[in-house]
Amino acid sequence: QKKSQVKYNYLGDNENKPGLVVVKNMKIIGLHCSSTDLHAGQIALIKHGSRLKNCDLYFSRKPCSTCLKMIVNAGVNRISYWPADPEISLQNEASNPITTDDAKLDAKAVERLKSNSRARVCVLLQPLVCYMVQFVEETSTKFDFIQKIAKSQPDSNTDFYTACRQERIKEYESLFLISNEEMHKQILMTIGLENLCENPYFSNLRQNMKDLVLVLATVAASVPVFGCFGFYNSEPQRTNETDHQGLPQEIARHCMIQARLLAYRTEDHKTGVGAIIWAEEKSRSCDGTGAMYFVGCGYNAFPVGSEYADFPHMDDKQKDREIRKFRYIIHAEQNALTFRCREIKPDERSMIFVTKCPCDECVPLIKGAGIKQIYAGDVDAGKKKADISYMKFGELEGVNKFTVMEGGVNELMVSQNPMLGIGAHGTKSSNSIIIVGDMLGYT
Ligand SMILES: O=c1ccn([C@H]2C[C@H](O)[C@@H](COP(=O)(O)OP(=O)(O)OP(=O)(O)O)O2)c(=O)[nH]1
Repeated sequence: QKKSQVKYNYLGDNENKPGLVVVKNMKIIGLHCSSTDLHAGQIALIKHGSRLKNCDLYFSRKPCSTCLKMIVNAGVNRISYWPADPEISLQNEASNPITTDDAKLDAKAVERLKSNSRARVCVLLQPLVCYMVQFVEETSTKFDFIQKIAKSQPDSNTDFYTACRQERIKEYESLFLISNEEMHKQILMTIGLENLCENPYFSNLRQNMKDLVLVLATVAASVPVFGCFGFYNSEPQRTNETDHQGLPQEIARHCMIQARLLAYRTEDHKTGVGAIIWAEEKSRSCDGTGAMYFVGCGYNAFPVGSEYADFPHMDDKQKDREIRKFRYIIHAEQNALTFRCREIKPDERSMIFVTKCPCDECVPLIKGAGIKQIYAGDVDAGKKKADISYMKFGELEGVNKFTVMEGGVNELMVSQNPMLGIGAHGTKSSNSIIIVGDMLGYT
């Protein structure tokens, strides 16, 4: 957080960095966060221009009037935001009354823009489904990152995971929750959410916010910082060529967390897989994500528009081959490629992050699409199975492969690119994407 305070100094003491997800026709077309010069809303305007028309925007902080007037003007459909401290902070009232006056004036202007605009400006936060927190907790420890560390540290059980989770929870709570109830109430009143200030609505709101922060911290903890474990190239690196250079570990980890979040949206009741594609522009742009720009994301699901019982859900243990799922399910990588919002350019370093080892159906697709790097979990790697096999990934040449390994000091990747990543979610819109942009901001 200290680092982010330095990074976002331009915002002044009274402003908080926002994250933003842009969704068009239920598909994510942009992931943005503030840069040193611009707010996320301004960046989205520069990037998408009039393509923002009819888009849904998910802000991790209620946007300031400067951003709101432009995005309302562009004709967006809905602006949803996380109901805590807004972009122009209202939190440090006592310490700086002058800036707080400005913040209050800005909140008023935002309300006026809201009431006079066609766009819907709202809070979409809902309670999480029952047992969601427990489910995420259980499945997180099964991720191969945790499993690999646990194997190499047989005595530690998963203590390191618990410690990492606690750390993340603390970090995220301080970023996204307002610990003082009275202050939270005051802020809600000032930003036009008086309706949420009475109990039981107020306590429910706080609980829902807390639960969501807990879920995201838990998912993030499944890709922990531990010793020299990280994403390393399985083949000897030619470090002088940028295409072969890996991302700094913290960014690779960050993008893998995004892929892990996507995996929870799966339509396969047995195995969730998430994939996200980022690329690096040759020239550094204005974006808060540095040279990195979002290309596409997806998770494994049945063809778009199908209903629950349209296709078989059985795996290869089912004797009757006709009612197995594999001929119907669209893989995470396939959805990410299909619904990408940008072209994959041959002269740019493009990279896909997948939570599972890419299968024999997906490996040629990824290579054929011109993606330069694959960051992957290694569940099933090298396995020959009845339906979907995982043999081709190991043999794949011409694409750099980074998997979870314990790296030596000499192998640590030292790319200097100050790239930032922000959170993503599924091709469906979701309440939780409101905060993911900021939550997973590279702090
Ligand atoms: O590169 C890949 C490989 C698989 N999948 C999806 C397809 C399927 O929905 C799920 C699991 O596939 P698989 O058939 O390998 O495993 P399973 O049937 O769920 O379980 P088991 O490992 O017991 O065979 O992962 C992807 O999205 N991308």
